[in-house]
Amino acid sequence: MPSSDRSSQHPWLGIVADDITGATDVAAYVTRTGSATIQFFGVPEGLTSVDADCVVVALKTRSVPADEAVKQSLEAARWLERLGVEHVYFKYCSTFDSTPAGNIGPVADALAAERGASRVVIAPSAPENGRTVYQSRLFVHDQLLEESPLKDHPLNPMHKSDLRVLMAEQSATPVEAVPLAVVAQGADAVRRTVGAFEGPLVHVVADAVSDADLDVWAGVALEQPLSTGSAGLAAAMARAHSGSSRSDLSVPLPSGPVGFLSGSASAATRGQVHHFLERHAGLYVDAKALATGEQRIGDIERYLDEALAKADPPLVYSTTSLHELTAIQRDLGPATAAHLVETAMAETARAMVARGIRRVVVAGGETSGAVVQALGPAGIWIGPEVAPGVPWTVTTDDDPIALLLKSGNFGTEEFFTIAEAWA
Ligand SMILES: Nc1ncnc2c1ncn2[C@@H]1O[C@H](COP(=O)(O)OP(=O)(O)O)[C@@H](O)[C@H]1O
Ligand SMILES: O=C(O)[C@@H](O)C(=O)COP(=O)(O)O
Repeated sequence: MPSSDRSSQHPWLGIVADDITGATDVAAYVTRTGSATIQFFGVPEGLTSVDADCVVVALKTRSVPADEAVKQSLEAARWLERLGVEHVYFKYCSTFDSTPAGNIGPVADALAAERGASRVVIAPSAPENGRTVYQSRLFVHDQLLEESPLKDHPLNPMHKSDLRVLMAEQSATPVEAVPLAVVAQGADAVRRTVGAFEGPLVHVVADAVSDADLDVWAGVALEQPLSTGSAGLAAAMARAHSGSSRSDLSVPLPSGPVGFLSGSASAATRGQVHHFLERHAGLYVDAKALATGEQRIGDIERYLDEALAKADPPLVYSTTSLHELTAIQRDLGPATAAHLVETAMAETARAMVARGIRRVVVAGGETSGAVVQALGPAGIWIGPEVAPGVPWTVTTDDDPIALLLKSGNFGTEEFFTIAEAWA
């Protein structure tokens, strides 16, 4: 574990992430570059030093009111500053999940003021996951953001793709752009273009369609005390910064049975659950039955006992067709339905751990939030990736548990099967 290789260094990179699976995504990308990375859920009160190269604070601020997102993000940034980080990175979704009210613009502005930044790079590009920015337009694979499945997102449907327009809706700060043709000429050309922008504070939209483009941006971004984007630019900055001085970055996973929880409503997860159910028996969490008391945690516990007795990996899931989900949400209301399911998932996670499960796989950002809250780890070390942006993590507690927190959209159909077979 990285913690065994102690040195007196303090972390150079501090990341404020606006959701939990987004945080493990960026943490994975940075870890890949050879940087020891630790992630906390919220600000760990009382902790005054951390032995890692990069510290990630995972918040749940993507869809809360903008003033609350600003408050929590500032608290996280100030704590990271007290740890001595040189650079603060604001991580948001590579599909720019936000609304005209925020929260990307307001948080970027507040952090810029806190850090004394004058040019704030806006870089959602994550080429490995098919997110690229060209002529300031964000693409998801071969589709403009506004034509991609994100146009139907339940919380923040994305109906525009031009990042200058999206930022201008959320922030009064002037916004400028650096086109790919300039990026292709290298960091000095980008520096000259950015240097010509006028005003004390400017948001700078970064065209980038490859990791090489992000490497150009990293050189420029690191000259400021703050930058923003998805996992792509953070990884490029970590590549640009000198590597870890730690000799051992391995994060061994505790052994023991693996348990699966899926509360994700994303298309990718539907395929993964289906693939798993062709091989093993799962238990469907039925929000309507939870509401009437026809399904209780006792039923889930019985299923867990039966599966473990047969040495079969348990899967407790609410993932269902869009048609069924819409019907449930119509009957119960989306918030009540989600609360019932998330409570059941949290209780199931506790029941799994109480039964000796030491590897817990969770699909869905909100679901991961509920599970992490229930298990209450102090922090997690970032280990090997099962899919791009989805790393195994190990809690920093005395009796460690491995958590695999998967963003709904990430991973191939075999994701659960690969995780199950992980050595
Ligand atoms: N069958 C279901 N009935 C009601 N709510 C559900 C159901 N399945 C998922 N949900 C809710 O939908 C939300 C899914 O969000 P999340 O966990 O972030 O995954 P994703 O973003 O991949 O869909 C959660 O709040 C979850 O509790
Ligand atoms: O940047 C990304 O795409 C991800 O890290 C991310 O933030 C995904 O969000 P969820 O789909 O809500 O997990």
